[in-house]
Amino acid sequence: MATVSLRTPVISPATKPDAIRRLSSAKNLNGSLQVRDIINSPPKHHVQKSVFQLAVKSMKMSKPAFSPNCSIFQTNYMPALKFNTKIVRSSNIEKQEMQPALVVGVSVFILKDNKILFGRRRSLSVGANSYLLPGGHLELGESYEECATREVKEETGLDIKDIEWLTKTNKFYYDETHLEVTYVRAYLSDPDQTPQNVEPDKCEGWYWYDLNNLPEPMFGPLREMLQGGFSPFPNSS
Ligand SMILES: Nc1nc2c([nH]c(=O)n2[C@H]2C[C@H](O)[C@@H](COP(=O)(O)OP(=O)(O)OP(=O)(O)O)O2)c(=O)[nH]1
Repeated sequence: MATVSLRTPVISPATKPDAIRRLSSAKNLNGSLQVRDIINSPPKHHVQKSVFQLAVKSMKMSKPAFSPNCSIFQTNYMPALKFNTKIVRSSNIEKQEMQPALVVGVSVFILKDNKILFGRRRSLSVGANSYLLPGGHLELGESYEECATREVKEETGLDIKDIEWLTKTNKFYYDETHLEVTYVRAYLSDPDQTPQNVEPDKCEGWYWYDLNNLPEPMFGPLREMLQGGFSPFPNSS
């Protein structure tokens, strides 16, 4: 088993013990890694992410290159690009300068009868403790439809069909994150399929909600849209 330290711009003393514990027991790392410490990097040009997701994803990508001799694992993470990660040796710690980047998200209104699927995020994630749609970040070379299909499957186990573009938001956040989110709608390929909570570390569970009885607290940008009169249902205007 290898022991590593993680370098990340987003760790706080309060969340560190929990992040180390979660990371060390992450099932998709198959017990191959023991996390010794998580170290702060300057919060410059980074994208706010849950430390847990950030580190697990980066490690998954870098695993083939992983060597037990590495004692510092540096992750400078840009979800839109996903290649700006590298392992450095403790004796020769290089610093990788981040460039500001446009981050592209895809969120999916899965519609069933007059209901929409929402899940409540656990803490440590974007939108912590609020209700969000299934979704995630566009990977390099992926279409919006491919991203929607992949993220929904990864998070809920559901297969979707008839994906249609609905709208897009474009926001620049105080931490210099430029986030563009594309919202699509889709339907279940098999109407009898039920959502599974595939990522229980990240989400409390997935449930259907009526448009007239939406769950609270809703993720801010989503609430703004829905309270502003936006409807994901066809022929609703
Ligand atoms: N999942 C989701 N993300 C949303 C919604 N509205 C919205 O602006 N976003 C933003 C927040 C994030 O910057 C981005 C998607 O992030 P995410 O937190 O779901 O990403 P993820 O970890 O599941 O996916 P990934 O990094 O594995 O690609 O889109 C929404 O309703 N659902």
